[in-house]
Amino acid sequence: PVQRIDIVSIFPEYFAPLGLSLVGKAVASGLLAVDVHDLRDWTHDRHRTVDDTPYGGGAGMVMKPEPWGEALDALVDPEQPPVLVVPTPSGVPFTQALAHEWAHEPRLLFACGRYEGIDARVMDHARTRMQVREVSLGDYVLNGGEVAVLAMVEAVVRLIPGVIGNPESLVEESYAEGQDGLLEYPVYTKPASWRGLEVPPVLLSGDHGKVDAWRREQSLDRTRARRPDLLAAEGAVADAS
Ligand SMILES: COC(=O)COc1cccc(COC(=O)c2cn[nH]c2)c1
Repeated sequence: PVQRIDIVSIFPEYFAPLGLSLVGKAVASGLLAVDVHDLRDWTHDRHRTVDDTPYGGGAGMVMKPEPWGEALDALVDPEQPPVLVVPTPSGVPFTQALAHEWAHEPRLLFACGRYEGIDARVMDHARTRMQVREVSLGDYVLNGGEVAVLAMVEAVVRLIPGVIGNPESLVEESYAEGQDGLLEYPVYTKPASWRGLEVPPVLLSGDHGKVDAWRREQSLDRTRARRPDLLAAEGAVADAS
């Protein structure tokens, strides 16, 4: 499983929350090391410059290759190269399957882009010495990769055996859904009546068969309403309802 995570950013303070909760506990227990680095540590000019204007023109700025190249030189152990993960709107979709895959990697290095992006040659050069994964968290644009890296680190670290007292194996779980690639059903707890709203009686019936049937129906209804794309993939399930 993952033993070491490195993060490179011009806003390292963004990652203070990692010291809390889940990831914090895992680090404290020695399960893994998480080190955050300031990209500007690999600049040499008085202004610690990390960006410049884009070749070919256009608005915005591009992150210079030199600081990134030197940061990777310093952080990548050729004996045990990390998977380099770069959040970007133009990446492949980040999925629970990818989170599982990365949870098995001994080392991960997350690169936080800003501005219009990182000079493309940085990833081209990185590919000569490590696996590079440009991934998207969704079809929207953030100002930088930091928030995306926080999300991905949480998604990966929670899968590491022993981190949240989870079973000692990276059991393959279907991502964020209930059964068969459908969305989770609605959940309830005490009190049975709250502000005039009742818990669905079937859930108080003690009839587990009925409860399971009700939950499946709820998952199907929700998936049809919110994620018809998942049903396309689960055609068989839809027919079986
Ligand atoms: C090669 O990679 C790069 O150059 C990355 O550069 C950037 C530039 C701006 C913002 C980001 C952060 O990612 C997202 O906005 C994002 C990811 N998922 N959905 C939105 C990254």
